[in-house]
Formats: sequence, C-alpha cells, structure tokens
Amino acid sequence: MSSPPKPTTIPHIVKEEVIASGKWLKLEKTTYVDPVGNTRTWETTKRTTRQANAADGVGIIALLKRTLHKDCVVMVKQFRPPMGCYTLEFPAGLIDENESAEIAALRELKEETGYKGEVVGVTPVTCLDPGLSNCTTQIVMVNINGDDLENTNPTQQLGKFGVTLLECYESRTCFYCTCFS
Ligand SMILES: Nc1ncnc2c1ncn2[C@H]1C[C@H](O)[C@@H](COP(=O)(O)OP(=O)(O)O)O1
Repeated sequence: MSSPPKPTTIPHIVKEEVIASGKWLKLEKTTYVDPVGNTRTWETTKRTTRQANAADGVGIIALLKRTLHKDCVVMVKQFRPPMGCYTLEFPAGLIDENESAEIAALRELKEETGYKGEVVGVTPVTCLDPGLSNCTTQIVMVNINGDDLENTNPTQQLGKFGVTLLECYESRTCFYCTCFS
C-alpha cells in the first residue's frame, strides 16, 4: 500500500524588509514560507543598481584570435576590496540602464582590456551565489580579431581600477589562462 502524499506548499516570499542600505548594496530580511509550510526568515543581499528585466552584470569569455598564434582567453587582474587582494577574473561589469548583455559585454571588454570584440554567444540569466544574494549574471562569449589594426595595441580605458590585462601566450603551463589549440 502506498503512503498518502505529503502536504506540500508552494514556497513564497511574504515580505522583504531593508535592514541596511548603502549606495551600491542593501541587506534585507526576507520572510518566506518554505516548501513544508513553515514561515522562516533569510538574510539577503541585493544590488541597488539592478535594472528591470535585466541581469545585474555580465561576465565575458573573450577569445583572442590571431594568425599564427594559438587562441587565448583574455583575463584581467584587479584589486578587489571585498577580498582584500588581487584577483584574476574574466572581464566583467554591471549592465547599465537600457543596455543589453551583449552591448554591456563589448563596452566592459573595451574598457577593461582595450580590445574590440564581436559577440558570438550569450547564456541565459544565471545566479552565482543564490544563498547570499539575488545577483544575476549573463556570460557573454566574445571573439576578438587580434589581426585587426584596432586590436594590435589595445589600451585600457579604465585606469581607476588598475585593471591589468593578462594575455596567455603559447605557454601551456600558464595557470591563469587557457590556450586552445
Ligand atoms: N559594492 C560596491 N561598492 C562600491 N562600488 C561599487 C560596488 N559595486 C559596484 N560599484 C561601482 C564602482 C564602479 O563605479 C563600478 C564598477 O563596476 P563595474 O565596472 O560595472 O563592475 P566590476 O567592478 O565587476 O568590474 O560600480
């Protein structure tokens, strides 16, 4: 004999109360009903900059393609205050008002690395740390024509973050970037 089905509840948010708010981030107390019907609370961080119907930011996987070179992934090094140290990351940034993920990706890539790219793919909106925050990202795949005159001597537009371009040349032992043969 099968056991009777367990009562289920559709989990839902009851209320969101702001505990603290800054210029860029806010901390909220989220009251919700969990899947078994219990009312609980969660501490949630949110960006204050979110645009309606858009992800908060983009991450950019940019492939530098040059004749007679192996393709290289472009990464940036920057000091990240929350970490208190330099980090090595894919170029990334927040999506501005009325901007698509694709346009934001090309703008951020240009600002952070100096490269002009071409979008070849974009992922759906995804959350990276859903236990902490509602922050969302779209990963945008970009090709860079390294033979293009515009891309032979790239200059970063953003000096203020000390973003450093780390290109991977042909070394397969280079741990921070990936070469594709
Ligand atoms: N938590 C935070 N504290 C202070 N400034 C923040 C912030 N989050 C975003 N910003 C501001 C600082 C810059 O003006 C800008 C940098 O963001 P970005 O270049 O779009 O993204 P990223 O920092 O991921 O490269 O946003």
